[in-house]
Amino acid sequence: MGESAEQIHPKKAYGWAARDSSGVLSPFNFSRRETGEKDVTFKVMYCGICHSDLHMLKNEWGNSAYPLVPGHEIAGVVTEVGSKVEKFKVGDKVGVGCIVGSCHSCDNCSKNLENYCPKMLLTYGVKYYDGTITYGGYSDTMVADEHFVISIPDNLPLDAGAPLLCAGITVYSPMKYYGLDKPGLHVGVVGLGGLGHVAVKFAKAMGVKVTVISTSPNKKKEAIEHLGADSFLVSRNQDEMLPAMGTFDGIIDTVSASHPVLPLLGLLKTNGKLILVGAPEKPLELPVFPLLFGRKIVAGSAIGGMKETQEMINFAAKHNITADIEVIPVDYVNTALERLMKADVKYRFVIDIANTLKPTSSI
Ligand SMILES: NC(=O)c1ccc[n+]([C@@H]2O[C@H](COP(=O)([O-])OP(=O)(O)OC[C@H]3O[C@@H](n4cnc5c(N)ncnc54)[C@H](O)[C@@H]3O)[C@@H](O)[C@H]2O)c1
Ligand SMILES: [Zn+2]
Repeated sequence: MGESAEQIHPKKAYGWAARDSSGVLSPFNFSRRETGEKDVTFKVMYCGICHSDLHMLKNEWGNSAYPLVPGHEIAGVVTEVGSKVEKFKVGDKVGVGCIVGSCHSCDNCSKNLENYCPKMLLTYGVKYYDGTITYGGYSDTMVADEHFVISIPDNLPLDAGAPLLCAGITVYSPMKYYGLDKPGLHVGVVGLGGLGHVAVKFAKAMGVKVTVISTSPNKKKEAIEHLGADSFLVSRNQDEMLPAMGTFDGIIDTVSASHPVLPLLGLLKTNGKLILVGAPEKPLELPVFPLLFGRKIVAGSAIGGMKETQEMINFAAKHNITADIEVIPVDYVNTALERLMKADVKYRFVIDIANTLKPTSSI
């Protein structure tokens, strides 16, 4: 008989898990591995709630395994390091995002694109090398190979900095790769949620002119006055959309559900790029003619590699970019997920793990 998860992972841990695709979370006892030679173990202080957690909890992408402990915007303080760890010491502020493993030998890994490694391992809900399932940051502790641990600069708060580990890198990486980070360019942001609001902040810090494109006019005042967007378009309002046609160099689309892309393609200049980062459950309809006439590009992007994630965090610290957060106790998490489903959050829920997650006797 093989070893049980508790034998492989002798360290007791606790968190909140969903047991099925209802996605309802409740207390859960489990275990994590001992700190290996190259591992960093840390006390989780805060964990952001990404919309991907919601997709995964409800098995909307069809690959969820239960019990599922979500959370891939994990920030904390190092409690133990392995003997071969070089970059971290006890007491350091650190974070883990969406990835905890990759092969380190493929073409993608050699280019610091662990996020595109075919053997990339996600922070929760997948089988780790030792055969156990990975558990995310809605839990008291975290252990990860130092390669996948991000150093959080001193001036970046752990609570409002945590969402950058997924939301931040997911919008930063395509802006860099697709050349939308050049001062003076005009970039649109669609979907003003967790990803969208930090996209506005990063784009502004890069010197880009930013327009938020939204279905709801009631986000306008805040997008401009608070987040610093240059302008705002209500996508259903033709009087606003028509004059804006052909004026965007690129658009970052963070929408979490199916939506029409035709109006967005119309907004692009010739050679303009529509970058999809939202991950709707159902396919989008792609009209081809607007792409042909204007040589436009529709592309995608998934999080970022570890080197770029550290670069993004350092850039955020330098430019004082953090997420706008609503800090919640862990026992509010199910209500928070319901509110997230209705886009009722400005702009990211972050769970105060250290102060509110208590050990439990239930399993
Ligand atoms: N590509 C990646 O690597 C990556 C990383 C993180 C998240 N994601 C995905 O990005 C999406 C957004 O994540 P988030 O955490 O910012 O979510 P969020 O819920 O905070 O924001 C989503 C935004 O989309 C808007 N929206 C929802 N349905 C819409 C519709 N039909 N039409 C127009 N707008 C609509 C909401 O009002 C909200 O402002 C999710 O699908 C998530 O899974 C992708
Ligand atoms: Zn995420």
